[in-house]
Amino acid sequence: MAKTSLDKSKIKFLLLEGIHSSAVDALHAAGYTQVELLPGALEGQELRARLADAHFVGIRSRTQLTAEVLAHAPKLVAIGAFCIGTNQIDLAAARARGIAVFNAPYSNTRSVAELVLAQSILLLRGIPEKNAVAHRGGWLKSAEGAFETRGKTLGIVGYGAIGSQLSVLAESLGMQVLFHDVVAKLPLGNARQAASLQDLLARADVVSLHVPELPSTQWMIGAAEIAAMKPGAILINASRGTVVEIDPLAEAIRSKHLAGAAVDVFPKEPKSNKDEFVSPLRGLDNVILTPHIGGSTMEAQANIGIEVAAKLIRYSDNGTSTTAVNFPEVALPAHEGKHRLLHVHQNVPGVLSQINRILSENDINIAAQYLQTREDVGYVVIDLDARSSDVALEKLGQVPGTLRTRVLF
Ligand SMILES: NC(=O)c1ccc[n+]([C@@H]2O[C@H](COP(=O)([O-])OP(=O)(O)OC[C@H]3O[C@@H](n4cnc5c(N)ncnc54)[C@H](O)[C@@H]3O)[C@@H](O)[C@H]2O)c1
Ligand SMILES: O=C(O)CC[C@@H](O)C(=O)O
Repeated sequence: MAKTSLDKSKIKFLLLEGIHSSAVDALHAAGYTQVELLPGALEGQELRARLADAHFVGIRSRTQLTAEVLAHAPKLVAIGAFCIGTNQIDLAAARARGIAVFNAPYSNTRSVAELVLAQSILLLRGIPEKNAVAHRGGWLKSAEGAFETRGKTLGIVGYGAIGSQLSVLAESLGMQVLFHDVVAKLPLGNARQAASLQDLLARADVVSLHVPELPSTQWMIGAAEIAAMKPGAILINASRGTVVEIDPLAEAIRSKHLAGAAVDVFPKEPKSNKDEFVSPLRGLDNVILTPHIGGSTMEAQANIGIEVAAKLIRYSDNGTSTTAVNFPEVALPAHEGKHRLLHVHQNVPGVLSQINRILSENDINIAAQYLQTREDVGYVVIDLDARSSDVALEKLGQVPGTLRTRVLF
């Protein structure tokens, strides 16, 4: 059972993967002075050692926070994913340890949508190939296989934040938008829902993927789906590398069944900028290869830094867990002159009554209380008239199923 009741100056933030300095500035402004910012991802023993005394960790898409890694982070209160995807974190394992996970669901949405739109224009014109040929001293002046985006059909798979933003931008260029999602979605503008993924693949000139990494999206675009695409169509993947099978894609480009592709995410990505990028797509002129930078713009990264830091600060300062992606969501307004206690526990019957009994036996009156549960975990924020004594706190920590207690103020 982890117990935290710390002065802000003792709370350690570990920020990896070159998170934008806006996060550091926000944390400093909120009074957190122990902020370590590292440029790259960590793994193995080094990651475990760094996590040993961290209360908060910030990562992007590369650092893998598995159940095994989290087992080496006894003090960890929350994780900030300074990005949209949270597939690099074992969310259930984090929750079971009482660790809340926050992300930035919208800060890089526009950046990804803009990149996909630009790639659609370039690929429909065959520009990557013409550019590559010119760099080799050739001259490919021809209109053959070059098309305007106007009037072309864009098929968007996954009509969430990025997919729907892309839909609006693409329509403003005169594209017709068709989308496929597993959930019923409001079609924006003149977009139309396809009857099925197969229907979309058969009708789209450009297919762009915007689904999260899930067991159900793993290799959802393989040889059969690529074969089902229109001859001369274009495939764009800026979602996750496990969504598209690369070998059939490379083969479809070589055979000219597909006219081009843009791929930003790969089944295996280099661990750092110093490692070699290996892919069967290398050397194919009409394939735009980008190093997982769909959301990497100065605007997006600065906004992500501010957004996720704010969520971590809120959770650290007053226990508010709203917008957590894996954790019970609680927001209890501050009560003047009261003392706040947080209790995270396994979601089993009787925990709350035991907490309240201990408080009552120690003559501590409850001013306000808010409990939420999510799957296997319960989280209660309690405002007390008197600060919980060490004896009461010790007893609260001994309630069976307790994962973590924190006294905030
Ligand atoms: N390349 C990058 O740098 C970059 C940047 C940001 C996000 N991403 C990736 O893009 C993904 C999408 O981001 P978002 O903000 O739009 O997420 P989102 O959650 O808003 O939207 C995802 C959509 O996909 C749908 N979906 C889920 N499973 C599906 C399936 N099997 N078939 C069809 N639709 C399905 C969901 O219902 C949802 O509408 C993220 O999860 C992340 O992995 C990549
Ligand atoms: O910043 C990154 O590492 C990529 C993030 C991107 O894939 C996301 O999920 O937001």
